[in-house]
Amino acid sequence: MYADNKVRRNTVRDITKLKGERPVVSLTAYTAPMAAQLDQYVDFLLVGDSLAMVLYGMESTIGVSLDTMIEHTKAVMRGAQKAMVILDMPFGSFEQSKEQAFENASRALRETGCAAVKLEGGAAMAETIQFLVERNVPVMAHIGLRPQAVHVMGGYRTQGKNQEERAQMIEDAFAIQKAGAFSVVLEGVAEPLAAEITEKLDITTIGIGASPDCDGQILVVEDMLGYFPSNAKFVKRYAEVGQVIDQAVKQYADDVKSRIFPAPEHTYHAKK
Ligand SMILES: Nc1nc(=O)c2c([nH]1)NC[C@@H]1CN(c3ccc(C(=O)N[C@@H](CCC(=O)O)C(=O)O)cc3)CN21
Ligand SMILES: CC(C)C(=O)C(=O)O
Ligand SMILES: [Mg+2]
Repeated sequence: MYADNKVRRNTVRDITKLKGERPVVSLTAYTAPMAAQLDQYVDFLLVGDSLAMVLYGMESTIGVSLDTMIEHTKAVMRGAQKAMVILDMPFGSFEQSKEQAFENASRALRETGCAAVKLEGGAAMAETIQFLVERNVPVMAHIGLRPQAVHVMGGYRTQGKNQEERAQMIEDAFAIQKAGAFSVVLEGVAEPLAAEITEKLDITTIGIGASPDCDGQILVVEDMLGYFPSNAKFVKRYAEVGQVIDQAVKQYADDVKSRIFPAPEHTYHAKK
């Protein structure tokens, strides 16, 4: 507002305008330094509840609290200047009622300064989505493979493989759009369903394991950097950061044991 040198942050409008223009680029981020590093390359950053597994070593995303999501979103907002930032509403923070969802989503926007929330669910969450959007909370929905439904699904299973699942997903997609969501994540969706949904919807589809035919793509950044042991087929490992860290730490351990580190240039000296 005051400084001339402040970078303008992407808005929901900037993201939705891209449909039909060029694919939307996005990644997850949980921390300030990672957000700062990704900022120049992405349109938006998602503070995903996947941080439960990636950062905290939990078995699923079920155990992460809204308080934790808010602290990480604050960190990402400090690190990124240009990317729009979206907070992923955690399990239990929005499903009970539309009032509960507004209470928690409005708190997320108020306390972090982020521009939108994401929540898992299709037609079953349409009323909630409409309630939030009417009250000025922009919503990204998330259908297909919904990790918060892991105990109902009995694992992480690709969706849209049979006609019943396909019909349900198309119904979900239209319900979300009608409710006013500006975008929807399609996760773990077998071809060619995401192409059909992307073509039929006016809102922006963001794919993860949902084919190249979506309006944009997202990945968990630690997965594509080779810093989380994911076996999911949709992950392309663009780097092997885990191996880089392993080599560095092994060298450090060897250097300490052999007194090569610290060298004179790492050592303080008293005046002569
Ligand atoms: N680091 C990380 N990356 C993610 O993408 C991610 C998380 N964590 N945590 C929450 C969920 C869990 N996710 C997952 C986890 C595993 C598979 C997986 O192994 N899928 C099988 C499909 C098997 C089937 O279709 O039956 C695969 O082979 O890809 C998929 C999504 C996506 N989300
Ligand atoms: C992978 C994305 C879509 C997500 O929901 C997460 O990181 O939690
Ligand atoms: Mg998530």
